[in-house]
Amino acid sequence: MAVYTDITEGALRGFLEAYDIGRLTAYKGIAEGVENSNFLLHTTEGPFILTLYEKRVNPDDLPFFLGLMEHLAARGISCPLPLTRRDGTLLGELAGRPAAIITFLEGIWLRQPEAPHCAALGRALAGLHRAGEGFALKRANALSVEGWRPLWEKARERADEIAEGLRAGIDAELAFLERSWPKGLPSGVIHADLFPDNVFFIGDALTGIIDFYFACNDTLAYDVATCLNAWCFDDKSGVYDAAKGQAFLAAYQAERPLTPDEVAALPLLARGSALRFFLTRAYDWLSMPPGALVVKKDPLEYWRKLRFHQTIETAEGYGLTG
Ligand SMILES: Nc1ncnc2c1ncn2[C@@H]1O[C@H](COP(=O)(O)OP(=O)(O)OP(=O)(O)O)[C@@H](O)[C@H]1O
Ligand SMILES: N[C@@H](CCO)C(=O)O
Repeated sequence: MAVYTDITEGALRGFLEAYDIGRLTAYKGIAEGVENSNFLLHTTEGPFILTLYEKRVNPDDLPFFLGLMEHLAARGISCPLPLTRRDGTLLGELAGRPAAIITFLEGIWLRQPEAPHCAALGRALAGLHRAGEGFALKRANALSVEGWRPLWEKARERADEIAEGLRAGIDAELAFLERSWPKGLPSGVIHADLFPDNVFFIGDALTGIIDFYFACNDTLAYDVATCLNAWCFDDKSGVYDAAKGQAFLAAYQAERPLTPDEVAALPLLARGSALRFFLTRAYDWLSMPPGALVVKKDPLEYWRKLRFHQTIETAEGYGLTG
């Protein structure tokens, strides 16, 4: 679940006075998500999402995230729109946390996406990359290659508590990626956390993308690699699913063809992205107090994916041809 900060009805009603969204009729905490505290609000104007920004969000980054949603929505991307307060700002404070209200998107996220959903994702990701062009604010990716070692240092000593041999395995992988990380690939605004739980569908139609709180400026193909990891492995067997990968990559390329350099870099980017999610999961795994009301995500899932990518030499290994 993710309600780290609870709110009282009185404080919420006070907070809502800054908005023009009708009268509150009901609200409840949302169990899903691991980063921020989210509440579903019902007012006489309809449903809305209230987010209280927690530990991993730097308040200085909020204008980037909220401004990006406005920029993308204005360019036809179906994503939440932050609501403007009566004083013209997008951000307030509730229970001591920065807080914003965003529009509610219809749809559900898919526990087991299939190849047609991966194709819809590919189209949407390319559309997002295009729509991000021209967004004026900039934000570096704090969880790219320079950010991995500091994170690893916090988990390294105890890594073998997660699985024996991890410390040596990650030491070697991190050193390799630091030496070989590709530079100079096409860059722009990336989502950076486009997992199935951040993409809504109604039937087979993709209806929206949420959770822009890791978005940043980075290598566009890094987002492609993150989606290969998060969408194109079989949940049960843990094996790479080439049909899903092909569907995703072909649909992405139909909207935004990858350059030869991006194609060549894909195995490295996939290793790096797998390491990034391994590291945040390992850190959370080791630092979460016992009994915390959060479903921990398995770091080993991403270690297994990383080891798969270590065996891939060219993007043909993902089923990409031509
Ligand atoms: N705009 C929205 N419309 C409808 N539901 C939403 C919206 N934003 C968030 N939700 C609901 O809240 C849940 C958590 O939201 P979100 O993924 O933004 O949280 P998070 O804590 O930042 O999560 P994550 O762990 O994915 O980083 C979503 O799975 C969804 O159920
Ligand atoms: N999508 C992330 C969690 C949210 O940042 C993960 O699965 O590790």
